[in-house]
Amino acid sequence: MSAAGPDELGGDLDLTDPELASEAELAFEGALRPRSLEEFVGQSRVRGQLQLLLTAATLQQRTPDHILLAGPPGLGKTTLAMIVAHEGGRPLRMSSGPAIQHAGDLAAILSSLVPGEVLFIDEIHRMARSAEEMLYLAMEDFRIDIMVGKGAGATSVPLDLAPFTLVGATTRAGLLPNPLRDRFGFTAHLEFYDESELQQVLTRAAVLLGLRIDRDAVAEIAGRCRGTPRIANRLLRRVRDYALVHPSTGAGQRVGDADLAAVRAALDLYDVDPLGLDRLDRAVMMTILTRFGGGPVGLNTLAVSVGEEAETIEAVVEPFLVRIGLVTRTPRGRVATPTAWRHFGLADDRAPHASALPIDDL
Ligand SMILES: Nc1ncnc2c1ncn2[C@@H]1O[C@H](COP(=O)(O)OP(=O)(O)OP(=O)(O)O)[C@@H](O)[C@H]1O
Repeated sequence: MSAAGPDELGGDLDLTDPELASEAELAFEGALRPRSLEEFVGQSRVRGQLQLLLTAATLQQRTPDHILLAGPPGLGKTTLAMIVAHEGGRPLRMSSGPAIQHAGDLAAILSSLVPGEVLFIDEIHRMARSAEEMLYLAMEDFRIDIMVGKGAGATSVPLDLAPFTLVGATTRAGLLPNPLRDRFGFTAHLEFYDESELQQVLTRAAVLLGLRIDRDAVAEIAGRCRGTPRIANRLLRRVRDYALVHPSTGAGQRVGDADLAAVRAALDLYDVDPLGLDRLDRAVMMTILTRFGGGPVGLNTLAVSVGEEAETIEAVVEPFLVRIGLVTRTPRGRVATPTAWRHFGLADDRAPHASALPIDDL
């Protein structure tokens, strides 16, 4: 029997993949989601900016400006969109870029919005180009032009929309065309959380889950969750499983209480390393270090080498590796830092030909 008990996320699931979310996890996330800006931990600058924008809109009795939330997965973009709606007492409509593949898909959503509604479009950079163009006018004038007929006889019929607030979320702000980016009144760049913020996220989640956990155990999880609340909560859940299946016998401890030993055992079992690196992170690092002698190596070459989409490497893997100082981006490609060589216990025996490798895009 598995030492950590049944895992409703699936056996081969990567616990540190910030993009993954099963049905069970979505329900779990829903239960832990902060409902107000006050409850939302960290990102103090963004919180302050949002608070001002929402309060000003309330005072002026108008819909808040459109908001773009940019940053890696799992940092709270969906949560903030829900808070924008909740704080203003406005209904929320949720959609995503991949679900809007034709202008007609977007027209159907926009034309059915009620006054003041918040429209959340996740992964907005993946929306169809024709829909993007429709959105320009909708965001600016609360109006769209519907094309009726085809060819030379086609005419455009204007349709007025109810005033709404668009909240767009993207992991790739750079992919948004300028005309779309410019129509957002405010762009929030969400940053990875520091360890003290993650400890607050975890402590709050533990209280909501009814889990008693030691302070040093919380700190250990905070150090291994890639600066990402979604991963913090997920690891906490695995720790809870572990503590239940392997109760600690320490003085004063009840079955299910989690201590540092339980955290270490659970995270080691799930192959989460001390820096929080997951399998893909490690594959990317080992490719740069061993196959390309530490780099530089271009994004596409790297993606092909590890068998992953370049977009995933760029949006999910790389920001964290750069943030913790394992990789630097140079004009010639990605380069492993001395810290990376040390972390993986390798000697920097960089081959003289390494810098002559073909560099693709950057
Ligand atoms: N600031 C925060 N404070 C407390 N919990 C948070 C915070 N941000 C995120 N979380 C938790 O992390 C989970 C994931 O957050 P959310 O779904 O908002 O991320 P996201 O950025 O929208 O991710 P994706 O881009 O993958 O959709 C939430 O369910 C919530 O429980």
